[in-house]
Amino acid sequence: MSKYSVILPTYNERENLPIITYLIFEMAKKNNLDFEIIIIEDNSPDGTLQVAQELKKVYGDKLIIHFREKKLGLGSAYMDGIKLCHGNFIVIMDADLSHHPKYLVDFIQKQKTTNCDIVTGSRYINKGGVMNWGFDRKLTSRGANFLASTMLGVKCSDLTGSFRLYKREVLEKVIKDVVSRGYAFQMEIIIRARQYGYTVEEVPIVFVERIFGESKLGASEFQIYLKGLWKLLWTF
Ligand SMILES: Nc1nc2c(ncn2[C@@H]2O[C@H](COP(=O)(O)OP(=O)(O)O[C@H]3O[C@H](CO)[C@@H](O)[C@H](O)[C@@H]3O)[C@@H](O)[C@H]2O)c(=O)[nH]1
Ligand SMILES: [Mg+2]
Repeated sequence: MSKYSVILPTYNERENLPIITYLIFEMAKKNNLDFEIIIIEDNSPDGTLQVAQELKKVYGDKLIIHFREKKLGLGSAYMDGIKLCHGNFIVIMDADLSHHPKYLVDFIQKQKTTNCDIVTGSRYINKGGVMNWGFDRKLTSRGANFLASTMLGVKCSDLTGSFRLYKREVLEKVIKDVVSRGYAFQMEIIIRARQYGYTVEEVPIVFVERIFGESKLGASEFQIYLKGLWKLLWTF
């Protein structure tokens, strides 16, 4: 039987963490799937670690907590998370409920029927979308995707999305080459996967902006993203 490991990076997700954890394990139970969760917690000032420790008392071995002394960025959280996964499939998703666990059933179905290496959730195909984003955030996301796909010449409708399912060995192989550490990580991983000839399938998702807490994608992260894109342009 397949085993699925979900990597959840957290920074100030005290309110969201119990809900996302519950939804993932409920979805797994309902569909008779074997899931574990790996939380990569970067010393959030809001006490996310204490919440994670309480959840550990409920879910035991199915929930792993990896604590890091400071905020080290999304890409590096995934890299550390992979080392702790026991599954033969790895899911990467946000902990703030923007990525609903119900879609994992579609991801798994798609992977099974196509035997693809990566399934990526897309906001920009039929039945996909975003909810509760202002004009500026929509523009940033569309702009980032447009820049990435035209400059790097990669066909993928949602290069900057981060809700994905990977075959474990594929992620392990590709991640070794990845140089981005922040938000550009998602884009780089798809580009490198395509270079290796790995297959990528898309599934529509509706991304719902978080209710609790704040996005960490500020102007400085966007600047880092643009620098990352620039660097990649000269790498490929
Ligand atoms: N451990 C750790 N977690 C982090 C860090 N930065 C962010 N996170 C966690 O990573 C997840 C996503 O962070 P958000 O701050 O909510 O990102 P976003 O603005 O909603 O951006 C989302 O959409 C983008 C595309 O539009 C994606 O590129 C991005 O990866 C993310 O999915 C959340 O679970 C958040 O707690 C960090 O430095 N360390
Ligand atoms: Mg978010």
